[in-house]
Amino acid sequence: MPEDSTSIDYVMEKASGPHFSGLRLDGLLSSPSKSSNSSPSHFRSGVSSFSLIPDPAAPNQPFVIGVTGGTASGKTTVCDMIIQQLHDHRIVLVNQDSFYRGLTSEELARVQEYNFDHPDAFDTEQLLHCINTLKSGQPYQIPIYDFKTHQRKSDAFRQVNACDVIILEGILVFHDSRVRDLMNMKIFVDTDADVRLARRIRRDTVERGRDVDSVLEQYAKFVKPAFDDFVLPSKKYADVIIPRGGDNHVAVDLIVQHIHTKLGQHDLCKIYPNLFVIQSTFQIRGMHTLIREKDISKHDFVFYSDRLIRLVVEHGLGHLPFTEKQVVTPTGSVYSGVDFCKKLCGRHVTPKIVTHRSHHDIIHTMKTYIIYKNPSSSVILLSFLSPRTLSNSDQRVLPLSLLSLMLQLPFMLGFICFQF
Ligand SMILES: Nc1ncnc2c1ncn2[C@@H]1O[C@H](COP(=O)(O)OP(=O)(O)O)[C@@H](O)[C@H]1O
Ligand SMILES: Nc1ccn([C@@H]2O[C@H](COP(=O)(O)O)[C@@H](O)[C@H]2O)c(=O)n1
Repeated sequence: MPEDSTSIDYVMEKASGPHFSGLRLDGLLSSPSKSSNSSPSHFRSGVSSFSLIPDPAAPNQPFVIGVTGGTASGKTTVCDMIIQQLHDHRIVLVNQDSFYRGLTSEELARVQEYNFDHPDAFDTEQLLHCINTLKSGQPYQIPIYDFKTHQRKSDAFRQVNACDVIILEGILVFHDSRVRDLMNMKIFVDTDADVRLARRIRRDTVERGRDVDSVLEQYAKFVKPAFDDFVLPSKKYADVIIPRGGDNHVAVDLIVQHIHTKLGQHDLCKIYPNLFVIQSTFQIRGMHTLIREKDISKHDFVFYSDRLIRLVVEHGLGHLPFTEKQVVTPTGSVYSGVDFCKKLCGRHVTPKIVTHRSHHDIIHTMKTYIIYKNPSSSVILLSFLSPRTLSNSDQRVLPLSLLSLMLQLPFMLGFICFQF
């Protein structure tokens, strides 16, 4: 080991190489004296218990939200509102309706006697397969159901791809415990029965090719009894009940906030409490998109990288110590604010471009700022590591390679990275 191996420059240099295997455990495990004596306990547990570290090859599991409620309660409307507000995430809406079984010619001939509100009307095995496939990060071809012909289209599907959030919506999505168990959050849309019937008459006559008499007959014979037997009893499984459906903006806002919090909780944050992940926005994703593009000019790459690192620095500064301070404004009033603790200085480790030829041809650029109270006691490390050509599934490598840096810098109190 070189003489200056404890210096910041040395560890930074060592850690800035490409880390395609996630954690670089080689050096860490062979030199326990370095990490076990001085690291906080959560660092130690991360090193000795490898199973705690997520497998970078495994895709992040999407957050699954189930939305149920009676017919025309506003389920689709609520889902649309959630999707609109979660615009900065990849979301897939799966309608249970898509998994209605197509009717046989005998069933079609006596369609007025068919109960579309009974659990047997759906192909639940196929629905389970769909959600499990999407959860594993694979695309799925969802059937397209036609309410006028009571059949699935034989030659068309809706292809849905890997996503951050799956919303599964339908009258009976809470009925089967296997489907329920796939959900991270369960929402019941609770709307007055009279309102629902009025909406259903209007919708079915306008959009689903029915007449008022047939809607009323079907409602009395099947829809209402099935609501009482299957839908209402499933309300007890809900985590959240939304009265008045889409009119309830407060409830939808609260739900969206909760989902944002859950999605922002990166797996690594649960293991490393001093890892801070910056929430993604369209603007941030836009800049990350630009710097990943193969043909971006060097000028633009440096420009957008600089803008991103500035965000990291600003975020990091928010974690440094402040003290209360009052100032007098030009109008003579007193403003109670805060003042940055003195004796902090920043250090910018020169940006470097590390190229590594692998099957992905990945280029990492790393810029690191270390901010410390004085040269002997570092407070926080802000780092920005931008992978130029990481595919979506590779992106988990990134925070893991940052982690290897954390493990090598046990004096560091905080670490900040972007959400990927
Ligand atoms: N808050 C609302 N006010 C007025 N009409 C609504 C409202 N929510 C939904 N609708 C209408 O009611 C019908 C059923 O709503 P939808 O969201 O599709 O319910 P569901 O998915 O539960 O069947 C649609 O025609 C929709 O436009
Ligand atoms: N061929 C079909 C299939 C289903 N229905 C009715 O649709 C209702 C569920 O859809 P919502 O959007 O209202 O949740 C359900 O109550 C079925 O009666 C149908 O009429 N024809």
